[in-house]
Amino acid sequence: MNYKIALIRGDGIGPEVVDEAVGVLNTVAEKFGHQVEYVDVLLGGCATDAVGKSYPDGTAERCKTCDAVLLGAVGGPKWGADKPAEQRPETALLALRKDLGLYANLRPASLRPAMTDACPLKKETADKGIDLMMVRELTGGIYFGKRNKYQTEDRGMEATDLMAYSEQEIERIGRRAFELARLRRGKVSSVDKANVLETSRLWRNVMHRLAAEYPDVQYEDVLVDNCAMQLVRDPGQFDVVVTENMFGDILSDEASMVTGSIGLLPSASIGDGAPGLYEPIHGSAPDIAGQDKANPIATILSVAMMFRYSFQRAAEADAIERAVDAVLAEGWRTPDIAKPGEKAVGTREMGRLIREKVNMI
Ligand SMILES: NC(=O)c1ccc[n+]([C@@H]2O[C@H](COP(=O)([O-])OP(=O)(O)OC[C@H]3O[C@@H](n4cnc5c(N)ncnc54)[C@H](O)[C@@H]3O)[C@@H](O)[C@H]2O)c1
Ligand SMILES: CC(C)[C@H](C(=O)O)[C@@H](O)C(=O)O
Ligand SMILES: [Mg+2]
Repeated sequence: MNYKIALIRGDGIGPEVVDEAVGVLNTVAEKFGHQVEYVDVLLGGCATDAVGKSYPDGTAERCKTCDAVLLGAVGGPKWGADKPAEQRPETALLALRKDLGLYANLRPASLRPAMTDACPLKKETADKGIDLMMVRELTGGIYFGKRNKYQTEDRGMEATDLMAYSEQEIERIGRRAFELARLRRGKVSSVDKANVLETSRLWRNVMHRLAAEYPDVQYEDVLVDNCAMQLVRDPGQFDVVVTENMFGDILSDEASMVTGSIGLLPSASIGDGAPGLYEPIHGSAPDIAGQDKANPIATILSVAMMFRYSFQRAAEADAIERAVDAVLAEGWRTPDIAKPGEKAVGTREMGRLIREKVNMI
């Protein structure tokens, strides 16, 4: 097959982890006889520096000419909250997701077989295994609601962010979750704050309607604060966790740490048409950028998700996942997953080891 892939390297560790993921992608493509063409797309702080805005004109259109998008990470203190919105990298990422219609963000959090010792939870909890799929609504809610900031008469400045959801937005993400549960262990946990928020009460009503349509899927409501606690108490209880945008953003970072490191967890953002966007769940990690310390596995596993969800190529995805597991099983660790005093390898060496394994499997 021929694949055309948009590459958004981004900022901080973004280019470092994307380089290793592209190396693995090329190795897999060669092994399975695919041709890959790359289109570089500028987005984020690097775009602000180059052209004055983080989301240059025509970015989404360029991505739409491709079969999938691979993104490293964007952001950094240089383009912080004090900058105008059009210069901030995060504005660009949200706009791209919206313009590509990527409403479903799949964030699998699984404790890889060789990583049980990196799980910070009790041994019996780690031994039970962790394999959950967080399904985060990605183009609605408070990250996209109207914002406002104004002077009050007696309380200084005031700011507001609107959280809004329509039934249609909730239903389409809910269906994704139920369909995924059918392919997994058949359980959906819907996370909301229905004891306080009107958006959550609407969310819960729609989810209950869907649950009646999927009687073969076990369904439960979980309040978000309880979910945050359950994720560290007993993450093995979860299969598919579906939730709104902000809760999913926060809970997926939390879920990553119970599997060892945020440097391990990939994601797929998909809509109803091509292209899907694949990116690690972590950010640009300015504290370790340019030091060959970043773990490239989250981005490499995002390539596996690209093969699985955009190209329907399970064999290629399996090859990448097996190569990652084999390298971890041999004890190779980047600094984020190394035990204190244990020798770690750098970003580039981890990428090389995984490419080598892809060729051997
Ligand atoms: N999708 C994205 O592009 C994305 C996601 C999250 C945050 N961000 C942005 O990234 C910037 C930094 O955010 P932050 O520091 O809060 O979160 P972060 O995820 O960048 O980093 C949090 C911590 O995790 C570590 N870490 C992250 N990825 C790692 C990896 N691959 N290997 C080893 N360690 C890793 C970092 O060193 C840091 O200590 C901000 O501008 C934020 O908006 C972007
Ligand atoms: C950078 C930010 C806009 C982004 C988000 O909140 O979606 C990030 O935290 C993520 O998890 O991908
Ligand atoms: Mg996040």
